Amino acid sequence: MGVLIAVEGVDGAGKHTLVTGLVNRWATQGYRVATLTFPRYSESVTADIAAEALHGQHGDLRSSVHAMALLFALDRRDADAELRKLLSANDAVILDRYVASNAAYSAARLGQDADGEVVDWVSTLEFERFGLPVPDHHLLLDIPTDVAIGRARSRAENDASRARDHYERDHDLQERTGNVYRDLAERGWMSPWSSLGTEPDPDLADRLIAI
Ligand SMILES: Nc1ncnc2c1ncn2[C@@H]1O[C@H](COP(=O)(O)OP(=O)(O)OP(=O)(O)O)[C@@H](O)[C@H]1O
Ligand SMILES: Cc1cn([C@H]2C[C@H](O)[C@@H](COP(=O)(O)O)O2)c(=O)[nH]c1=O
Repeated sequence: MGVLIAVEGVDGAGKHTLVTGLVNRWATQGYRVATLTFPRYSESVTADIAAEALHGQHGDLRSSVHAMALLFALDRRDADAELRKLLSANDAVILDRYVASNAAYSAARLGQDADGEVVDWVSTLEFERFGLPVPDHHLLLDIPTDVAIGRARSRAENDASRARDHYERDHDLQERTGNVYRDLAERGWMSPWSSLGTEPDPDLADRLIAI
């Protein structure tokens, strides 16, 4: 059974870049590594509905924090069989966002902290009701909000398919989400957490291997 690692952080923190670096590094070393990215746009009806809401449509839906969280959670429930298959066939599965994203963004949107009602609601729904696997480790990319927002903005300028959604444009939301993530990590919510990186670091994946 492979190790399950969830990479977390605000929009533009560098999760995808880190996941890609880790996969390449570990694959070169002979490990079998797989990844899954959430939400699974274009593979999941619920993720696509959430994306529509995030990019401007369905404002009424977006305004319901619990409805949005449920869409993301259903996407993961539908991916459960695939995730378990990947875990049994690989040494490691690296997740680019997972349940902690739902907990952190939902809490931030409601102005709650890691002790708030919605964190408990999300974890009960996803881990207890849906029975999703709990990560063995969380890696939190904890970088200053301004840096993350700047990265997401330049990415959108250079790649039209990565236009910023409503969450990415909301500086306060990103700031609050970063705080909830830190809070979750400090409280050891669900598993051990490692906090990584405050500066731009193209060699982060290499550094991580050395830790
Ligand atoms: N360590 C780094 N130093 C400098 N730039 C970086 C670093 N990591 C990522 N970037 C750049 O920042 C941008 C966002 O990175 P990436 O797409 O990996 O973030 P993300 O956390 O997956 O974002 P999102 O959650 O919004 O999908 C990209 O253009 C990427 O090239
Ligand atoms: C998986 C997941 C995501 N979110 C939020 C976080 C992001 O702002 C958007 C979309 O994610 P992307 O990485 O920009 O594609 O949705 C969430 O609130 N709950 C989740 O479970």
